[in-house]
Amino acid sequence: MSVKHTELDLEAATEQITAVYESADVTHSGEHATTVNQLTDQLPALQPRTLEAARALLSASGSFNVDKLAVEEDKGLPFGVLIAREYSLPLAVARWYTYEINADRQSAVDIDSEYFSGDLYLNGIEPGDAVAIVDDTISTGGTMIAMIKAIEKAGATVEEAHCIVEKTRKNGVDRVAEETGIEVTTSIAIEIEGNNVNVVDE
Ligand SMILES: O=P(O)(O)OC[C@H]1O[C@H](OP(=O)(O)OP(=O)(O)O)[C@H](O)[C@@H]1O
Ligand SMILES: Nc1ncnc2[nH]cnc12
Repeated sequence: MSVKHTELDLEAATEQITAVYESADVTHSGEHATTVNQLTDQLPALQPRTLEAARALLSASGSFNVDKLAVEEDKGLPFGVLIAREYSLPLAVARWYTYEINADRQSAVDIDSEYFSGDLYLNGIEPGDAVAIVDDTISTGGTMIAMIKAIEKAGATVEEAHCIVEKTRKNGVDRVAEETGIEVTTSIAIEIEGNNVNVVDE
């Protein structure tokens, strides 16, 4: 039985994360525009109130009435730790590198995300587990699709998936729904215009 405790109200949490994005720097590389900010890059340092706002938004997004929580390293990890602690869930972390042992080879799935194509390794998921996924951002949806594939490959099921921020123009939420049937929730929607980040209504 999971117990929710939200210390920050959701409006204040939304305002906090909105302020982070509205003052974020944007860096352009090829076709990619990346928002550099304290929430996803610890630049400037991630403030406790921002961490608490992120936790509150993720926590309110689902029931987390599951056996296990899954995140990807490294940007999903700070928030995964908070949600795992809040709901007393074991935490499985997907990594971009292999330990070259059998378990790792079996846990590999293809990933094709905004910034990376290759393999993703998710260990620690057992057959029959009911799993929730949390992450900081959804863009193309490639990371979320790889996470879902890895969990299903392990014989487990994805019950819920939540991201704090959605880069709406990349249509990741729709792509994940089409390819996996999983509806990813998001709390903040952003669009990048030149060197500005606009927080838009969902
Ligand atoms: O929807 P997508 O196109 O997959 O993009 C979203 C992913 O991109 C970021 O991770 P990043 O690739 O920067 O990896 P990191 O967390 O290891 O830094 C973010 O943390 C998401 O996991
Ligand atoms: N922090 C970030 N900013 C912009 N696009 C992203 N895609 C994935 N992470 C991102």
